[in-house]
Amino acid sequence: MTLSAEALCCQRGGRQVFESLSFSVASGRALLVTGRNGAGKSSLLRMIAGLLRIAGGKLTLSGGDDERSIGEQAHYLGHLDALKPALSVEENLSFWTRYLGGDGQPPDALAAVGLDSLAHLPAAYLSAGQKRRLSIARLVAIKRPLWLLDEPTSALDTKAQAMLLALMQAHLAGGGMIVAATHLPLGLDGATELRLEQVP
Ligand SMILES: Nc1ncnc2c1ncn2[C@@H]1O[C@H](COP(=O)(O)OP(=O)(O)OP(=O)(O)O)[C@@H](O)[C@H]1O
Repeated sequence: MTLSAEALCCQRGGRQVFESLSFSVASGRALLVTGRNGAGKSSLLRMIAGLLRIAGGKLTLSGGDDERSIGEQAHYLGHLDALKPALSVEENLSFWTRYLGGDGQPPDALAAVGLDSLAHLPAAYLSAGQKRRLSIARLVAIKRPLWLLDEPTSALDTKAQAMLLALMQAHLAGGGMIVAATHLPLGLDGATELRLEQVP
């Protein structure tokens, strides 16, 4: 499976953010998107996820499921944790699992992110790092080949960063792909860097 971008162009609020962007990511590989604040890293991830209109060029996912869009074959983990504060940790994960097409009963996902002991706590009471870990749990609960991760380590302590690294490595070892926007090294050996330069 390969994700390819050809001469991709991004506009926000009528302004050109980047243009002529081409890259490809194959199964088992990670692409780290770097660049200054405002260079368009989050915008690129949102385009791949199908949440932002492509202003020019094209994106293709070859070897995937032709019946589904790229976004439907991807997990998108944005800046915000997208949790319902009144629902418990377990209920939030069940909601996401059903929303993403699962049966609402993810077996080991909470344990994988170290939140099984907090399963019944309302998400409103979680710390910032715990909220991030709960968001990461949906990557484990539902299998999708492409992970789109926007600053995935934000708010994570050292132990949780190592947990995320192990999950990413397992995903790549299983033939998955990762596109991550980050200002910090994620520890993924062999990842390719794509540096976005701001259009002046
Ligand atoms: N809804 C919007 N309307 C207009 N401009 C926007 C909108 N969203 C983002 N932008 C602009 O698009 C540009 C790219 O933003 P984006 O969030 O993709 O950058 P980024 O590289 O992820 O930045 P950071 O490192 O700060 O997270 C910025 O100049 C931003 O101000």
